[in-house]
Amino acid sequence: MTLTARLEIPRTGFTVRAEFTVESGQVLALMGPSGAGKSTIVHALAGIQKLGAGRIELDGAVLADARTHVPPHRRQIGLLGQDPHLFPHLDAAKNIAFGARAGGMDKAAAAREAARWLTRLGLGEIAGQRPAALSGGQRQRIALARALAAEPRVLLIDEPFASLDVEAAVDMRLLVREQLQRTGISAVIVSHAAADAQALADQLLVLERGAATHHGPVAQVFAAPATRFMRAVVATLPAGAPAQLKEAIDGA
Ligand SMILES: Nc1ncnc2c1ncn2[C@@H]1O[C@H](COP(=O)(O)OP(=O)(O)OP(=O)(O)O)[C@@H](O)[C@H]1O
Repeated sequence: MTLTARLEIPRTGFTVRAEFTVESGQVLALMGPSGAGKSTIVHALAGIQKLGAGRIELDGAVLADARTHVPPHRRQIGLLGQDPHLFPHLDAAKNIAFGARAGGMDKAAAAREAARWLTRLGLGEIAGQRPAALSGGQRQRIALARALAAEPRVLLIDEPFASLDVEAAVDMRLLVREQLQRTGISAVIVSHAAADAQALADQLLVLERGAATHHGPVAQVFAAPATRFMRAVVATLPAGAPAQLKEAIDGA
C-alpha cells in the first residue's frame, strides 16, 4: 500500500502544510514541538479531520480531496494512540477479536485470530483478563494486536510509548517494528522521542507551526538539524549517535 498525501489544514494562527509518500511497509515519523500540527495530520489521514485543501490517496484511490471524504470506518486505517482505549468489559482475547471482526471475520474465525495474536505477542497467560487487571505495557500490546487483527492498510501510531516505562517502551518499539515488517503495513508514527524515529522510521518529517522544516531519511535529518528545535532533539540522541549517523550516510 502506498500512501500519498498533500494536505493543507487551517488552524488558529497558522496552516498545517505537508506533503509525503509512504511506500508499502515503510514508516514515516512525524516530530515537532507541541501544537505544531502532528495530530492534525494523523487525524486527517484517519478521516476524523477534513482537509482545507489537498488530497490523500491509498494505492491511487482517493480517500480525501476537495470532493471526496471517505469516512474513517471505510478507510481501513488503524489508529494506535497514547491511550489504548480497550473495552473495559471485554477480556484481552475479546478485545483483539473485536478488531478481527471489524476487519470482516466471523465470530469463530475472530476468536482463533485473537488466540494467534496472543501467542505471537507472548500474552497467552492474560487472554482472560480484563484491561483493569493489566499493566500499561500489556494494554498497549493488546491495543496493537487489536489494531493489526483488523488488517489495516495503514497503521497510525500517535505517541503510544509516552506512558510506558523505559523498558516497556523499548519492548513495544521492537514489537511494533517486527509486526510492521512481518505484515508489510505502512505506518505513520508521531513521537516526541528521537529514539522512536531512529528505531522505527525510514523517513522523518519535522513540523514547526504547521510547516515542514525538515523531511528526508531519518539519518540525514538527524545529521543536519537546521532549527533550534531539531538541534535540541539531536542533543537527546545517545553520545556518538550523530557521528555514527554521519558515517552511515557518508559510507552509503
Ligand atoms: N479542531 C481544531 N480547530 C482548530 N485548531 C485546532 C483544533 N484542534 C487543535 N487545534 C490547534 O491546532 C494546532 C495543532 O494541534 P495538534 O494537536 O495537531 O498539534 P501536535 O503537534 O499534535 O501537538 P502535541 O505534540 O501537543 O500533541 C494547535 O495550535 C491546536 O491548538
